[in-house]
Amino acid sequence: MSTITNTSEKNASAFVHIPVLSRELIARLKINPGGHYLDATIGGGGHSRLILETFPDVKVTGIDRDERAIAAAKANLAEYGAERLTFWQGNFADYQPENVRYDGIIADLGVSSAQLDIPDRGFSFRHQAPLDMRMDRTQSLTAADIINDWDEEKLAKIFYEYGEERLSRRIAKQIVRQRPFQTTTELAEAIARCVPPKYRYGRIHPATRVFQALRIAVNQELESLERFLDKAPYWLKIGGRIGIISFHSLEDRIVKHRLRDSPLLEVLTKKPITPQPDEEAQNPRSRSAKLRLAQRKET
Ligand SMILES: C[S@@+](CC[C@H](N)C(=O)[O-])C[C@H]1O[C@@H](n2cnc3c(N)ncnc32)[C@H](O)[C@@H]1O
Repeated sequence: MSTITNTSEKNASAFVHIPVLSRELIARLKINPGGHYLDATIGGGGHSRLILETFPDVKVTGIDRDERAIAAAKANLAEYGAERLTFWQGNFADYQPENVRYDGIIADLGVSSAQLDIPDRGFSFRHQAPLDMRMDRTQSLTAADIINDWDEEKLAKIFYEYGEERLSRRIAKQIVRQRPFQTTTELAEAIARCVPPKYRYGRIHPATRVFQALRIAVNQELESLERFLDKAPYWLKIGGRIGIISFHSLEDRIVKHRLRDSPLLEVLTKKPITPQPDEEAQNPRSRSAKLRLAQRKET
């Protein structure tokens, strides 16, 4: 995730980006100065900008499943022109490159701060909004469908597995008793009531884990990541590198295992790379970031 401050949705070029772990990512990708790179999660274009700016002959293809992110990246990176920068809108798990092998592939997983800050998206319990949470708004499943239609057991399962929420059963029971829910804030209040008062005002809001679980379920984030990592090594040139930044243990586990188990890859990071204290201080959202890299072998 990177910090992207959305000042106005109409003015995409006003997004401000602080890409996470960018020094480490760019250094460890060992960029080929004439190469072609795939940014599988272009977002507002923070990481891609650094690559395009630092290496004037490099080309980038940017993917995002969110049409607003693609619009923001197009506006923010317009100066690099279509010769150097192309886009593909969709789920990176469904991507299939045509007649190209990349010198490197990057992905910076999850949602951007811009998405969290767009009130109508419903990603955050801090804004009152419909329970939506779709990154790709052409998809039909929304968070409201899950909360209002799924049975108690299935809800408890995703809260536990995707949110690592210890009170998953109690919260699921309360939701089923109280539904239907229309908005993020109604749901967050119901969740907070399930939590013993002494935890209600802790460091993180009591709805944080359930909201993470819902977002992962709505966007099928873990399945998409698995499908992407199964295919991506085949899109690399020999010697090309792949770097993935993840933000929670479920994603990191998938990245670690998929990179390690791919017959085409040699892992370059035994332990994940994490942000330096100066980055953490400047950008608190970078704190949970982990970067893993691997290189395409000669096979
Ligand atoms: C953390 S942001 C990336 C920010 C970007 N690196 C930057 O510096 O501006 C993650 C982006 O990935 C997109 N995304 C997440 N999962 C995706 C998927 N399965 N396929 C395509 N895009 C995805 C989100 O819509 C979001 O815009």
